[in-house]
Amino acid sequence: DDTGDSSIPYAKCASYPIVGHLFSFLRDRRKLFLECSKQYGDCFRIRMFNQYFTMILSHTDWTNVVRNSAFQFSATDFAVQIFDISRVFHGRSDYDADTHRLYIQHLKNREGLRPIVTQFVRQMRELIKNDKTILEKNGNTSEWISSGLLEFSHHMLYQPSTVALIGDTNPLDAEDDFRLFDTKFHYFLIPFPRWMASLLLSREFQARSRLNEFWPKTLDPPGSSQFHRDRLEMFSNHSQWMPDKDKAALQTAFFWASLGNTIPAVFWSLFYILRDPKAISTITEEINTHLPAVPLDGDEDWTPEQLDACVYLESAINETIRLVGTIFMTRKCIRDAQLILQDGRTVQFKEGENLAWFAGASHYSEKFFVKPNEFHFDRFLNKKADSVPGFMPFGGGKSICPGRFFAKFEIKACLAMLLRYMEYQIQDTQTIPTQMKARIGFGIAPPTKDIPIIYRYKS
Ligand code: HEM
Repeated sequence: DDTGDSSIPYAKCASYPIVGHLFSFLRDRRKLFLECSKQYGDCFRIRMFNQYFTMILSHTDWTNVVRNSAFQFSATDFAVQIFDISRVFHGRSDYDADTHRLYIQHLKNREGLRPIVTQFVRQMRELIKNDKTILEKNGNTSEWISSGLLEFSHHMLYQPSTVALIGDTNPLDAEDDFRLFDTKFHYFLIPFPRWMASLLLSREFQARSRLNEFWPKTLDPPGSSQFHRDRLEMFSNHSQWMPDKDKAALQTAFFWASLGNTIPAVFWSLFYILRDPKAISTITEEINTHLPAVPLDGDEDWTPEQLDACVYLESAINETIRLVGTIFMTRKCIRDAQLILQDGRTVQFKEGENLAWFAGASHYSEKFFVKPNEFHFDRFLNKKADSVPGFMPFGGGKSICPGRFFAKFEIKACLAMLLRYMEYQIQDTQTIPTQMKARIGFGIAPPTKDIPIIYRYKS
C-alpha cells in the first residue's frame, strides 16, 4: 500500500485481503482496536476496502488532532449517509456557525437549558401520573408491571424528551418508525454500494422517509420549545439554498441524536447503579436530601439546581458512560498537515486522509483509571467530566455533543422518579449484559437483549 505516511505501521492483525479490517471492524471493533494497540502501540493504520484510517489512540495526541483545524469532523458525510441530507450543506460555514450558536444558547448553558429541563421533568412526572391513573381506573394499582429495563428506559424518555426539546408533536405516532430506524441505525454507516443498501435496508429506508414526513406537518407543534422555534427561524433564514426536504431530514437527525444514545445511557446507568448496594444507598440518601417529595399530581417539579446537587448520582452516570460510551471518533484531513506525536515521531497527513480515535483505548486503560474494568460509582465525584484526562464519551472539539448536559439531567430525573415513586425488582443483576457489538463506537451501544424487570407504584 502506498497511502499515508510510511512511518506508521499498517496493522496486519485481523486484516484480510481486499476488505482489509472491514469484517473485524463490523464483527467486534473493541477487540480489533485493543488487539492492534497491544501489538502496534498508539498509532497504526487500518483499512476498510480502500479507505485507510490512521488510528491515534493516545489521548494527548488525539486532543491535538481535535484542536487542529486541518482535521475536521465530516458531519456532511455522515448526515448524507444516515439521514439522507443533501450535499448542499457541504462547506456551509454560515449554517454551521448558526447551528453552533443555537446549541450554545439553548443546550450548553444553564439558563438556556432551564426551560427544557423543567419541561422534561414535568412531562416525565405527567407520564408516570397517567400510567398510574390508568391502573387505578382498572383497580390494579398495586399490581406488578412486567417490562424490560431497556423498554422502561425507552418509555420514560421517548415522549418527555421529545415534547421538551421540540414540542407536542404526538411523538407516539412516530414511535414504531423511530424504533425500526434506531435498531438498524449502524447499518446506514456501512459503506455498502447504494443498490445493496436499498435491498438490505428497504424497510429502514421507508421508516426514515416516514420520519422525515412526520415533521413538516407538525413543524410548529403546540407548546413548541423556544429552542425549536429558534431552530425553525434559523432554517428559514437559510431557505434560499436549503431545500424543505432537508429541513425535515435535519429534524429527524436531531430527534435521533437526542434519543438514540440517551435511552441506552439510561438503561446502563440504572443497571449499574441498581446492582451496586453502596451506590444505591448513597444515591437514595442524596436524592431524599436534595429532591423534595413532590406529589405526582401536584404542579411542583424538581429544578435543575436540585438535580445538580446530586453529585454522587452525577459521578455514577459518568462512570457508567465511561464503561459503555466507547466512541470511534473520526476526522478528515482537509489540507496537508503534520502531527508531532508525544513519543517524538512526526506524522505527515495528506488532504483527504482519515484519522480516528477509539475511546475504549483510554476508558479501559490503567493509565487513566485505576481498576478500569470495575464500576466505581464515586470515581468522578466532584470532577468536571469535560476535563477528566482520557474521558471523551461525547466527542471533542467543535463537534462535541451539545446535548450532553441535558442527557445527564434526563438520566438523573429518570432514576430519581424510579426511586421516589416506584418499587422495582430486577430479575438478574449478577450477569452484566453484553453490548451490541455492531453499535459499539457510535455512541452508547444498547444491550444485546433486554433484562426483565417488574415494578409497581408506591401507594
Ligand atoms: C448519553 C447520551 C449521549 C451521548 C453518549 C451522545 C454522544 C454524542 C457523540 C459521540 C456525538 C458526536 C461528537 C463528535 O463526533 O465529535 C454527538 C453529537 C451530537 N449530539 Fe449527542 N449524545 C448524547 C445525548 C444527546 C442529546 C440528549 C442530544 C440532544 C439534546 C444530543 C444531540 C447531539 C447533536 C445535535 C449532535 C451533533 C453535533 C454537531 O452538529 O456537531 N446528544 N453526541
